[in-house]
Amino acid sequence: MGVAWSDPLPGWAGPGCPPFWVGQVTESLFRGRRYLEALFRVGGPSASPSRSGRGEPVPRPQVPRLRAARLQAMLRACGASVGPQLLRAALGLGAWPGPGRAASGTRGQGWLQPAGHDTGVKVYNSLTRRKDPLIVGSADAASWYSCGPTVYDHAHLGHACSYVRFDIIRRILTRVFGCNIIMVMGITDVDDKIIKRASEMNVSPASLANLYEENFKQDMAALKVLPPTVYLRVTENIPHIISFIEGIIANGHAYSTAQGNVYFDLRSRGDRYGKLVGAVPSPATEPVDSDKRHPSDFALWKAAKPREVFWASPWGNGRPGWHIECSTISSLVFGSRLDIHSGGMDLAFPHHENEIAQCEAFHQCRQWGNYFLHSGHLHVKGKEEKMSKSLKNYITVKDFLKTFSPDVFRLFCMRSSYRSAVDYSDGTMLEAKHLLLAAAAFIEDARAYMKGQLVCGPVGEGLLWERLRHTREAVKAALADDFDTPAAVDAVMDLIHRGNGQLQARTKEPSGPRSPAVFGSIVSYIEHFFETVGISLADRQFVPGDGSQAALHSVVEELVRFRLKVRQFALASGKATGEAQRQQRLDRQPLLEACDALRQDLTAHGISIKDRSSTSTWELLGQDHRPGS
Ligand SMILES: Nc1ncnc2c1ncn2[C@@H]1O[C@H](COP(=O)(O)OP(=O)(O)OP(=O)(O)O)[C@@H](O)[C@H]1O
Ligand SMILES: [Zn+2]
Repeated sequence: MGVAWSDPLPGWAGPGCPPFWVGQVTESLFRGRRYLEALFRVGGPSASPSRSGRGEPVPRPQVPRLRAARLQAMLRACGASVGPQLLRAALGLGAWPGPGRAASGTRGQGWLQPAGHDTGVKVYNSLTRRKDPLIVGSADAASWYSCGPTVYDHAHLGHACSYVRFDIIRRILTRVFGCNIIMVMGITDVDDKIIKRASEMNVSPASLANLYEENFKQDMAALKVLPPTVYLRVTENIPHIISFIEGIIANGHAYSTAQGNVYFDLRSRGDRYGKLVGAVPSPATEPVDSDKRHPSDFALWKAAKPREVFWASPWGNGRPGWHIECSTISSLVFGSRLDIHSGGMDLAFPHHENEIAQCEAFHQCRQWGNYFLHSGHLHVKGKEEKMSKSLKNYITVKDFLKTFSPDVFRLFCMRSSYRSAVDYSDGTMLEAKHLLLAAAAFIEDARAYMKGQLVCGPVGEGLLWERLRHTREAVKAALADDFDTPAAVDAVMDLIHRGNGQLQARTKEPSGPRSPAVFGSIVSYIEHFFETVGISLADRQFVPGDGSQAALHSVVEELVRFRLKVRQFALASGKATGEAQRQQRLDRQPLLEACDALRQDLTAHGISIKDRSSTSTWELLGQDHRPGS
């Protein structure tokens, strides 16, 4: 459809090619690389003659042989540097023989440690099943492809869990380890489930997909998940998908059939298939009239069925298979090198395994994605199955957020490794909420101490400084160890515990040294830690907004001051002694009760009053910290 295989794809446009949106998200280095790769692909290793769906032979691409000097000049113009491997390859000299390059698809073996910027993080790589140093192409532009949702219904907490966990990792990589990440997410807006649901609801698949895509984006925003750098919809990339399939056919790894289907030829990959999981798609469910050459081959293009949405293609009307969309979209932006690929663990096989096979067949490269990260599933407590739309055992994000805050969900996610399965229950969510409350309460007390409102005995200042230093190191080490967020949270909670231990209120004013600086440092570190992972403790602080909020603030201030006077009057013994004093207390008891009742009543409105030794302080509670939430 309009994109000839012998031309570089528009997405790989180089200097002089028509501008394309992709140029907005990648840098000149990538453009240079891609241009070179497009040229190399055209002149790459020979493709066996293949036949299109209509039986015409697919012409072998003509090979423009580039001279080394011309090639280098072109790359310099693109701002890229030429590696010997790339140069040899482009000149048709073949790859350098190097270590670990055995042509085996046996899982984990032959993984090539990429060159580039070492992030300082060790990450569990599903390709090797071990923790590898995370080395990205460039600290300024680490490439990350995330499989997006199939938009046919509301997002549930299982989806939320996967995307929030990866959002936390993305923030850690960016803010703790200084990596600028380009994240691309594909949106599956055409597939069997969408078509089925649209026909049940009597709407077009496109409107159904639009509706739930919007819903998904809103839910992610409500969960504070940062949007990817760019979303790409499958239906907006059909010409690219067709070109990509044509490339795989031309390289001898796919075939079209008389029925208008295109399949990936699994056997053509030999033992190079199966790098990730090491399994082969099960042929068990194959219908008898299948037009596949081999039962394990999987679809790249599906011929249109009656009354189904379709696009024209060289093989007739049809639509793309599922796996090809991610390979195409990722390659469209990042070319033949992808630093990080993520998704839930259910996607490892066959989806990611097939993505790898397609990309390596298309790019004719030894290794396309360098690190595959898989998140564990969210289960409903006590149930074997993952939370799933199809199993109807789900809680939607919207329903969840009626009861708990996004911060509570984030802390819940952080309390287990992103790779492990995790149980959802109200109990686990309440635990997360209480931890958050404990952190917020400590910050409030530490601030009160700094302001002189909370009066304490002498503080073990040296001990606290030492604890803070230790916590900083422990947190950084935990995050560098495959994003060990549970260990990081434990370290921070331990610091809070020790800080609280030093903030023991005294009723009598002690005269002694005060240590506001160490508490200031601890408060700012803890706030910074939570902010880094997208959790805000600041909504417990009053943030002046428009005039009406400021007025309300003053009213509460007056009210609390008035209550303090009444309370001090009720508690004061004055000159009375003995029986007179007892009677005075009895007489003033209703005033104390009224003060307590007011404090109690105001919590319902999100206002928390704390009576200190000689004063009272107040603050606004965040939405999620209010009674009943
Ligand atoms: N229960 C779950 N726990 C963790 N991640 C999940 C869960 N369910 C889906 N995901 C992840 O959410 C992302 C989007 O999934 P997708 O839209 O394909 O939904 P799905 O797997 O079809 O969901 P469902 O099974 O509910 O129909 C994928 O990365 C998937 O692995
Ligand atoms: Zn995918």
